Order: sequence, then structure tokens, then C-alpha cells
Amino acid sequence: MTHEAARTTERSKARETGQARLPTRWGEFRIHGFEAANGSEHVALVMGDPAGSSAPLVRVHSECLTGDALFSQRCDCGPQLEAAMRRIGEAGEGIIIYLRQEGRGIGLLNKIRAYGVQDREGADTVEANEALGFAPDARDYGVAAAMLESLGVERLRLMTNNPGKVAGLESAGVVVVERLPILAGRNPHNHAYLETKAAKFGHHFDESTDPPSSGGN
Ligand SMILES: Nc1nc2c(ncn2[C@@H]2O[C@H](COP(=O)(O)OP(=O)(O)OP(=O)(O)O)[C@@H](O)[C@H]2O)c(=O)[nH]1
Ligand SMILES: [Zn+2]
Repeated sequence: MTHEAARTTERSKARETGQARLPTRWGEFRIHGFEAANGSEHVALVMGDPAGSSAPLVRVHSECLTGDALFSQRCDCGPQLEAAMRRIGEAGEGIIIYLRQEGRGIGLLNKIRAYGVQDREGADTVEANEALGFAPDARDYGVAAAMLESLGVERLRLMTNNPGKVAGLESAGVVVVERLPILAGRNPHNHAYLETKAAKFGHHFDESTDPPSSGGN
């Protein structure tokens, strides 16, 4: 059975708290800090003037401390983040919405517990979440939509393989004009993890892009 990651999300509020220069290997971004209504903290990396573009390049990236910062090969998150930043650097314009929804929304420590269940019992990512009493995917894209609105972006081209992320953002009011695949970081340790994403969440792992949504063009 396919678990639908997308949920109907109300557009929540996100207050911008400050911004600054952020030079990176792929060029200079501006980093914008946001605080959501529930107090959670998120950031957006902005290059160029995406608000002035009809549908800028955007990556909505879910925090993965182990993959993004600690070089874990259990997943593909770090290489995907790098690929997205490189692509925006090449385009000279775009946004990384870095959502602090670690472990698909269950938090860092619970994700480590879920990894333990996978190691001990051979469970996949979905079964491990369920064994701990969590939904397979507890993310909410309302904050991302609010951050994009604050940055003046309503229509975008989204770098993702996850159809549930597209649906989640659209139900929060964002128009995804095009889905662009982001294929990076496949390795012997994350083979089963990627297979589970394809089988249970419907992730696309080919080079095809999806046609524009009905709200597109
Ligand atoms: N609960 C849980 N979360 C995980 C696990 N492995 C990775 N994650 C989290 O999954 C999130 C990344 O989501 P994915 O489903 O891998 O990919 P996605 O962002 O939905 O899709 P793409 O846009 O194509 O990258 C990050 O927050 C990771 O911390 C796991 O085994 N259990
Ligand atoms: Zn990861």
C-alpha cells in the first residue's frame, strides 16, 4: 500500500527574523531566518532575485543532520542538498527552503531510534516509524509555503523525486509548475532505503520530469 505523504495543510505563519550574506562553495546566497507559529526555526537560502522570476528553481529540503552534516551514507540527503545548491549556483538564482523537520518530522532522537529498529529487526523506514508509533511521514509543508510567500514566490520549479512533497506544497497553496528530478548520492548502504521510497512513497528515480500541474504555465 502506498502511504500518502501529502496532507491537507493550512497555510501557517512564518515570521522572518533576520537575514545575512552566506558565501558558499556554489556562490553567495542570502540566509533568511524564519520562526513558525509553533516556535520552530527554519532557514531559506536565496540566490539572485527569485521573486522577480516567473517560476524560480526551488529545493524544499528536510533536515537530516546525519546526512547533511555528518556524511551518513544511510540516505541520499547530503548529496541531494549539494546538487540543489550547485544547480542554483549554476542558474544564478533560486531558493533552498531548509525545513527543520528532521526524520520526516519525528525529530532527530526518534530517527536514531528508528534506525536502531531497522538495524535490529530488518524493518524498513516505514515499518520502523510505525513500530515506534509514528506516522510513516509526519512532515507538514505549511511552513514552507509561508516562507515562500514571505519571499514573494508563489509559483516554482521544484527539485524533488517525491510526489507527496509536490502534493503537500500544492495543498498549502504553492503552484508547482514543474517537478525536476534530483538524483544524487546512491551508494551500497542506501539501496534498500531508496527502494522503500520508491515502493511505499512513490518516489521517482528516473530522469523524467512531470508535466506542469493544472495550475501551471
Ligand atoms: N523517520 C525516518 N526519517 C528518515 C529516515 N531516513 C531519512 N529520514 C528523513 O527523511 C527526510 C528526507 O526525506 P526523504 O523521504 O528521504 O526525501 P524527500 O525529501 O521526501 O524527497 P526528495 O525531495 O526527493 O529528496 C529527512 O528529514 C531525513 O532525516 C528514516 O529511516 N526514518
Ligand atoms: Zn538523510
